[in-house]
Amino acid sequence: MLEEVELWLDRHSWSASERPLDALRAAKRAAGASGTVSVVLPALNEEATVGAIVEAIRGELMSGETPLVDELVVMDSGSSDSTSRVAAEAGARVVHRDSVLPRIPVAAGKGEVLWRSLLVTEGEIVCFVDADLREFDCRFVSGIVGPLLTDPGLHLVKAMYDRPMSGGGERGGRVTELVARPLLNLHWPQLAGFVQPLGGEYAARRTLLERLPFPVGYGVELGMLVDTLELAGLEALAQVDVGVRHHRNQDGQALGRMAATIYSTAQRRLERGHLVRPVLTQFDRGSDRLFSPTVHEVTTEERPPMCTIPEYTARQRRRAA
Ligand SMILES: O=c1ccn([C@@H]2O[C@H](COP(=O)(O)OP(=O)(O)O)[C@@H](O)[C@H]2O)c(=O)[nH]1
Ligand SMILES: O=C(O)[C@@H](COP(=O)(O)O)O[C@H]1O[C@H](CO)[C@@H](O)[C@H](O)[C@H]1O
Repeated sequence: MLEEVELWLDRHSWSASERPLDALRAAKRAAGASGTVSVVLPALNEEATVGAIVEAIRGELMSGETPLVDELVVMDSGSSDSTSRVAAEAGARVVHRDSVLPRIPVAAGKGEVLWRSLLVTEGEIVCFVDADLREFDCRFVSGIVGPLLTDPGLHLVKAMYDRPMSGGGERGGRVTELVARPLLNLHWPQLAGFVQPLGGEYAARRTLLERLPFPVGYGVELGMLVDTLELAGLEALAQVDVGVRHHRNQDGQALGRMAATIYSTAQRRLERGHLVRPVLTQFDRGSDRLFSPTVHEVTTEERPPMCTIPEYTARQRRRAA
């Protein structure tokens, strides 16, 4: 491990318990306008879990004398279930991806809704939380928002946690262990200290996020880490231990498609534009018991930094006026 990373682990890797909520509320009061916080939940068919997460955040972090969270938005990513209704009934503001920046046709994917969320949120700190979490604990939010309230030099903070698989057995984070961690260690060893580089819970300053490209699919986490390293340096990054994360585990073939997208996101950054062929062929046994191929497009589309979008810069000028 690079000595730089060893030092980073000493100084930029903490436990959430090291910053109690009262201290964070005091820091938020002191931060004023620069400490406004928006929480965004990207949600595709998460009716089973989104309501509890929204209720927990509203109950614990959006009430009292100094709420840590100012705004809670669920970005509906094209759900076919009752995600929007459940989230709204729990008290979230729900925004459908189609309603944001309609002049740019919507692409499918998690990164797409995270990118569009920047245009419909106000916080100077934006905190992303997956909507498929079970046994959600508000430390997932306060733990990663906290350092951004107390450490001006930080720009992106990721949660780290244990990730037991539902049903026991192997540990979760399969694409992390098989694809992302090897890629980062080989090509971006400064990022080797991240325990959960693909984790879906992270908070960042808007002034950073608006300058980053967003891979529209599952490459968004890896792309954001690599691009932030290049744009702001390792000292702008940190991670906080928030305990244990339980979430829905997708099947192996879904993770194969995720891995292909993440690999193509890395490839693009390794060679800026020279992509491998973004197609993935997988195999299942057909009714004839013979293996049959299914070809999947590997999403490589990326959105430009939001600060290059006229609607966004116009809105920012209006907010500043
Ligand atoms: O096209 C998509 C795919 C995923 N998600 C959301 O992004 C989060 C993480 O996705 P997922 O759980 O599928 O990834 P995993 O955690 O299994 O890697 C969840 O809240 C999903 O609902 C989304 O908003 N749009
Ligand atoms: O970390 C991983 O390997 C994947 C899959 O996790 P599991 O093997 O289902 O626990 O989950 C993450 O990866 C996605 C791509 O970056 C993120 O969008 C998810 O939020 C995150 O859960």
